[in-house]
Amino acid sequence: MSLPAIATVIGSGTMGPGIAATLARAGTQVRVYDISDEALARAEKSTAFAASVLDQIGGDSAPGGSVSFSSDIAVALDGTEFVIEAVPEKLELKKSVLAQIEGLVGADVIIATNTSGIPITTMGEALGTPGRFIGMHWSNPPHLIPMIEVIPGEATDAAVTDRLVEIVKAFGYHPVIENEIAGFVENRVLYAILRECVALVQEGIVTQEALDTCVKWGIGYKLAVVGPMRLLDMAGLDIYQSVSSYLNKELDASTETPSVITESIAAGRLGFKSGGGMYDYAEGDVDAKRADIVAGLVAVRKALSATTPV
Ligand SMILES: NC(=O)c1ccc[n+]([C@@H]2O[C@H](COP(=O)([O-])OP(=O)(O)OC[C@H]3O[C@@H](n4cnc5c(N)ncnc54)[C@H](O)[C@@H]3O)[C@@H](O)[C@H]2O)c1
Ligand SMILES: Cc1ncc(CO)c(C(=O)O)c1O
Repeated sequence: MSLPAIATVIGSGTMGPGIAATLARAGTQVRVYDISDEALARAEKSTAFAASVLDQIGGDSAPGGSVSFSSDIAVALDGTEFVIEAVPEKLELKKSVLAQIEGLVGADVIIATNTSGIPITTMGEALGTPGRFIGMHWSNPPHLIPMIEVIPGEATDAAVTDRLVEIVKAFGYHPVIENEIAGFVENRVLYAILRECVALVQEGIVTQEALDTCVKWGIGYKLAVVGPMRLLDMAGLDIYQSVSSYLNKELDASTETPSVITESIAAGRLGFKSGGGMYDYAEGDVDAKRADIVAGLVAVRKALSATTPV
């Protein structure tokens, strides 16, 4: 199983730095490109931080890995073997960036996108050679969540899917191959959970603190160890039939974003990035909460690595 010697990450916002640090630790020379010099400067710091978190997880650090930053896309793509596009989730922007990448790389270079759910086949229409194009959906934070959704589009060559699976395994992550569907699998499951959680809080059935306690220490903790399909076996399929027969029709089925979210956004409350969202944060609270989350993810990942993969 071999990794590309040189890989390029296009877009160095929330996701790019952790992706770069993960590949570099496995031995790849990673080039990071962004149109924004400010984003590149921030990315240098967050890539170093992600690398320090990877040190806490432990495990092998392969020789030869490195991360360099460039505001010149031709420099970032020169000699590359593998490209990951991680620019904002806007179809037209992604299409134009993909076409730009295609014009600067060799014919055998795989181009992957970290889109959260835009159909791969639609994005691939921007390329003259869509057979080399594939979805590679990392989960945030990408240096900590060791699972990647691999989504071939209708035009993706089978050999490209095979190679991406090989690459993901080579840096020690779990690849999940999926057929193309809106939102892909991870976000379909996550957004089903989030829709019900937000509805329960908005309707005043439970406080948000109590909801977070319920999910973190109840199903969150359990699902980290036992996947939903095996949980059905653990509970008994007959129990699922009995409960789902009266409960499924009661679950939230709204198709619009709930007002508690849209009203918060209108008030400038976006979450950690704006210093307040569902919760309020005083000075220093966001950094403390982020550190707490990283410590928890490092500890849980270490614990889970001693269990069976499925
Ligand atoms: N944030 C998440 O939790 C998350 C998780 C999984 C997947 N994703 C997906 O990953 C992608 C990137 O998300 P993000 O959260 O890192 O976005 P972001 O907005 O934090 O960062 C995007 C970066 O792309 C840069 N950029 C914009 N136009 C560019 C161009 N033409 N060329 C090069 N760089 C350009 C921006 O300057 C910015 O630094 C999106 O498709 C998103 O849906 C995000
Ligand atoms: C709420 C939410 N939405 C999208 C994504 C990524 O596609 C994530 C994530 O954590 O990766 C998320 O939490």
